[in-house]
Amino acid sequence: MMTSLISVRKLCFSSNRNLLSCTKHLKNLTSPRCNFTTWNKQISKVLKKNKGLSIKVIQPTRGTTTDAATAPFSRQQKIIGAWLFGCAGMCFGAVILGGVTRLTESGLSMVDWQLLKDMKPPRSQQEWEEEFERYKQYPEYQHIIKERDFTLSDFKFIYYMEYGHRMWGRMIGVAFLVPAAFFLSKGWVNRSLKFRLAGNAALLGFQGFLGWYMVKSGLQQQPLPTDVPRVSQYRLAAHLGSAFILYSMFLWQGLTQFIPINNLPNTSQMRRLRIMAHSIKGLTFVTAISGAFVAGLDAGLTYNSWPKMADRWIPSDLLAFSPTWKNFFENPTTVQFDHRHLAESTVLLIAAFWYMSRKAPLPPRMRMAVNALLGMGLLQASLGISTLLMYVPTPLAATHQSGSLVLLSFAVWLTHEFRRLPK
Ligand code: HEM
Repeated sequence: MMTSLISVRKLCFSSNRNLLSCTKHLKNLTSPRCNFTTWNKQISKVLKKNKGLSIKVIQPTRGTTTDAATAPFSRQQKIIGAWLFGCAGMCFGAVILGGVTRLTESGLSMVDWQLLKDMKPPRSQQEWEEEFERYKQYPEYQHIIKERDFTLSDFKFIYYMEYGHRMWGRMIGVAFLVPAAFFLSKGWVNRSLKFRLAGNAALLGFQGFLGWYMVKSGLQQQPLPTDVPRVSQYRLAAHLGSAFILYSMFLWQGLTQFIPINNLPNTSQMRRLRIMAHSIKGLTFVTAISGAFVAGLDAGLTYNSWPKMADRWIPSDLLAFSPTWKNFFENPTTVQFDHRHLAESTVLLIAAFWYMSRKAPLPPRMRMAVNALLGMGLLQASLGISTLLMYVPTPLAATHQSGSLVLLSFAVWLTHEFRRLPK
């Protein structure tokens, strides 16, 4: 039976930052502004003493001024935030390492996948020779490498590249799971972050699976003897896309531990800008995925001119494949055409956003995000054009790939600044 009612006003909702202030009956909750864990402990004590007590949580109306923006973040949140940023940084590293592995044609050097056994590379001369012999059975060696003067030491180089990428992936797993278990055992993680961390763990496992699923496609015999043995562009795009999502999730959750919600006016101008910011993030992601198709098909090695493709705006073989839909994923011309125009649209949208937001009352940190986004958008497009004009040199292509992640980071940051108080 309910004996009395406690009214509590929720001041802040960012995931690990539920600061609460008590408005009635709660003399026992000594501090009016305490962090989530302390508050939880205190409220449990009160509930134990007063059997049947119920609590009503009153949320503030959107857009009203609360002291949430100025409330300090707890030490625990900062530690969790630093850890999440660390995980995001490690994902970033994995993307760069994966890109360089692909660009140095090292990705198919390890011809099987075992969680623990893979961790021990060949040691003796005999083990290396056995591993090299195994590699020689697979299509990449049979159709491409065999023609070259390829020695055991060349094999060691490509093997260590792939080994490094796989070990880095495992290290992300450890760097995520061990601290997560610690924070959970300490009760530092609130309910909403618990769900998010479970999502991260699932995606991390899925990312490893996709990596092997992608490599497997490059180890199979190609249908035609003229086909170049390479991984499926669909699987490459899925592997890259899921890495970008995982990275963005870590980054978003990390930002939430440090950056308070802005108290933005609820005007139509602000709503328009918010929608545009989310569209930029979405379009950047789609452009990046289309870039993975360019990389997967080596489509950067055709039509090495800009802005026209050869001397035409619309190349003659744009829809050469049948059925038509196949062109968008399998025809190098169409795939490159799409990537160019998606990229140009992304940069135009960013420029339009920058222009439209000039007179909006944005806080200084938001203004910084907008400027950074515009600068990076222009730089990324220049990197892409240079990569194309110079026939995809490895250092430039790898920089272009990392640039896409930096651009996505600024878009994530900007949309994070537009975060609303949860209902
Ligand atoms: C918003 C701008 C852009 C973004 C976000 C972006 C993103 C990407 C990504 C993620 C890749 C895949 C890299 C990999 O997996 O190794 C890629 C590849 C590529 N992009 Fe872009 N790109 C942009 C602009 C451009 C532009 C304007 C061009 C040229 C007109 C271009 C040309 C290329 C080429 C040639 C590749 C293939 C490189 C390779 O084979 O490794 N990109 N892009």
